[in-house]
Amino acid sequence: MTILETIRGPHDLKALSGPELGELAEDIRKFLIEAVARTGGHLGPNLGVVELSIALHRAFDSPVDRILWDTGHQSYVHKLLTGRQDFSKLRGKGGLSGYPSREESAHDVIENSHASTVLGWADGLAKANEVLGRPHHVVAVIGDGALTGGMAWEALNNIAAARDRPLIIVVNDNERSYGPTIGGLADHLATLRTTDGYERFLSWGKDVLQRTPVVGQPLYESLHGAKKGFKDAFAPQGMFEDLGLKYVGPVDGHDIAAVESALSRAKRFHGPVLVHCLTEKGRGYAPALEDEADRFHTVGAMDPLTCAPLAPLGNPSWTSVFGDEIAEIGAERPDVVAITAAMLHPVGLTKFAEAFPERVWDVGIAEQHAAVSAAGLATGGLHPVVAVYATFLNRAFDQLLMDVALHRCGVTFVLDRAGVTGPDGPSHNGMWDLSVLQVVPGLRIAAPRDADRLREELREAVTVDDAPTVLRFPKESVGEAVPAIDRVGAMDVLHRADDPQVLIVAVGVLASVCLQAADLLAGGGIRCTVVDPRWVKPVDEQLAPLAGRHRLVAVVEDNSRAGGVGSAVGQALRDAGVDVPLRTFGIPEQFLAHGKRAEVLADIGLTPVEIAGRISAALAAKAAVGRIEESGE
Ligand SMILES: Cc1ncc(C[n+]2csc(CCOP(=O)(O)OP(=O)(O)O)c2C)c(N)n1
Ligand SMILES: CC(=O)[C@@H](O)[C@H](O)COP(=O)(O)O
Ligand SMILES: [Mg+2]
Repeated sequence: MTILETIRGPHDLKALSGPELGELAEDIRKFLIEAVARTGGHLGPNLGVVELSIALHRAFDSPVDRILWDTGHQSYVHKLLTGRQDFSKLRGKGGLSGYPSREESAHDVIENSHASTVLGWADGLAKANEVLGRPHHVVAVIGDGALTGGMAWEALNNIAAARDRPLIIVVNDNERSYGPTIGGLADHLATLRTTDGYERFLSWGKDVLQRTPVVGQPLYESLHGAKKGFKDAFAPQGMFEDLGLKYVGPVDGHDIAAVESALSRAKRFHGPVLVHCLTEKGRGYAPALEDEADRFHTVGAMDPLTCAPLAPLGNPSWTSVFGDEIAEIGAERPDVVAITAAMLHPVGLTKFAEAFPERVWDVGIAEQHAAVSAAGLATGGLHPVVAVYATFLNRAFDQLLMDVALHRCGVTFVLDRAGVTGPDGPSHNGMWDLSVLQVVPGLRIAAPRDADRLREELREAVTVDDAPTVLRFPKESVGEAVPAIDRVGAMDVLHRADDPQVLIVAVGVLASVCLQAADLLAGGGIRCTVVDPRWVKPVDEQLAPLAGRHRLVAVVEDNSRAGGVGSAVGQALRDAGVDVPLRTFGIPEQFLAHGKRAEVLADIGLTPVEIAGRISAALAAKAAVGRIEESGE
C-alpha cells in the first residue's frame, strides 16, 4: 500500500514524518501522471503544486479553514488529500470534476474556474468570519498568471484596506500562465525572487552574529531593525508591502517544511499576508518540463511514456484552421493585429505570432483589457482580432458594448470553444455568447458550419471597419465540408424539397445534424428546407419571407435557448408580420455537467433523431390545432 492510499482526509497528513511526506509527494506525482494520461486533464499545473497542497492541508484545518483555489485547474492534489482518489473517470460523465466541486466535497468552495476571482471570494469570506466572530482562516491560492487579471487587483485593493482582518494569500509563482507570464507584474515577481539571496544573507547573519560574543547580538538587532531599509535598498520589493500586505517569501514551494513554516508564520499575523511560493509547472515529469509552449498545461488522453495521443488524430481542429487563415490574412493585411489573453497557442495564434511578432500582444488574463485596447488599436488605424474562448468573452461584455460597439470600432472577436465544450464542465461551455451579444447594436456574428466557411467568414469579418464582428466555432475537429446548393439573401441553402413544410435554420456546426434530421423527416414524409444563415446577427432580411412559405420554423443552435438566434428569428418574423410557429432547439437554461461533448449534446436532445422527432411532433400538433379550428370545435 502506498502512503497516498492511506490518506483518507487532511487529518491523516498531520502524523506523517518528513521522509514520509517526501514519499507521499512521490506517490502523488506518479499517480497524477498515470491517471491524467488516461483521461486527459490539467497535468502540468498539478504536478507543480504537490508539496504546496500537502503543506496547506497540514498548516490549516480544512474545511473549517477555507482553502480556495483560483481557477481550480490545479486542485487535483487537493482532491487526492481530501478523500477523492478515484480518478478513473476524471472530467468524464459521472466522474470527478476537473475543478473543485461543492457537490463532491465540503473542502471545495469555488467552482467557477474563470481566473482571478479567488481574492474577491477570500475577501468576502474573511469579512463574513469577522462579522460572525469566527476565528477561522481564509487562504487563497492564486497563480502568477491569475494575478495579472484586473479582478485580482480590485480585490487586493479591498483586502489591503483592512489591516487587521486576517487573510492569507498564497501566490503560486511558476513564472507561467500557459506560456511565460508577461508584464510589469511578472517582472516584479521576478525581482522578488532575487531576494532569496537577501533572505539567506539575513539568516546567515543571524547565525553568525548571534554566536559572536559581545557585539554580535546588538549588531544583529540593529541589522534586523533596519530590515525594511535593507530590503528596499538591495532588493526592492515594496509593492505588496506598500499596498498594506505583509510579504513573506520567497519560499521554495517544493520544500514542504519551508512552506509549512511560512504558512504558520502567516497564520499568526493578524492581517492580510502574502506568501510568495516558487514552484515549477510540470515538476517531476520530463516531457512536461521540456514542453516550452505550455508545460503540459492541459493534455488529452495519452501514453505516459511516449506522450502519443490515445485517440487517433482526425481532421484538423477549428483552432488550426483559424490559425492558418489568420496568418495568411496577416501576410496580406499589415493593418491586421492580434490579441490574446494569455492563451497564444490554445487560440491558434502561434503561426501569426511567429510571422508577425510585433503585431501580436499577450495582455495577460485580462479579457476586459483585451477588448478596450482593441478599441484603441482600431481607433489608431489597425484592425485587431481578439482571439478568446467563448466563455471568457463574458468578462468583456461591457467593454465590447461600450468601448468597441459604441465607438464603432472595427474589431473582430474570434470565439473558440463556442457551444458545448464538454469535459471542462459548466464554466467552460461557450453557450451564452449568441444570447448576450444579440443586444449589441451594430454587431455582426458569423457561425461557420465548416472549415471553408470559417475561412470565408473570417475574411468577411476583417473587412468590416466600422463595427465589431464576431466569429464563433466549437472545440475539436472540423467535420466534412457541407456544400450549399443555393443562396437566398446572404444565406446558404443546404437542402430543399418541393412544397416544403418545415424551414430548419441551422446555426454553425449543427448544419450537418440538421441535414441528418431533414433526411429522417423525409423518410416520414415531412419535407424540409435547410438554410445556414452564415451571419446569424443581424437576421437576414430574406429569412422572414422564406419562413412565410413554410408551416413551421425550427432554429437549431449550440447556445442557450434563452435569447439566442431562435429569439432573434422569432422577433424578425413578428416584425415582418409572418405568422409561422417557431421552435428553438438549443441548450436548456441550466449549467451542464461535465462529459464528452457528444454525450452532453445527446443528453440535451441536440441529435438528428431527437430534433426530427420533436419537429414531427410539433407539426402534428399544429395540424391537430388546424383541424380543430376548421371544425369550429
Ligand atoms: C478569465 C479566464 N481567462 C482565461 C482562462 C484560461 N486559463 C486557465 S488557466 C490559465 C493560466 C493560469 O496561470 P496561473 O494562474 O499562473 O496558473 P498555473 O496554470 O500556472 O498554475 C488560463 C489563461 C481562464 N480560466 N479564465
Ligand atoms: C482552466 C482553463 O480555463 C483552461 O486550462 C481550459 O481548461 C483549457 O481548455 P481546453 O483544454 O479546451 O483548451
Ligand atoms: Mg502560473
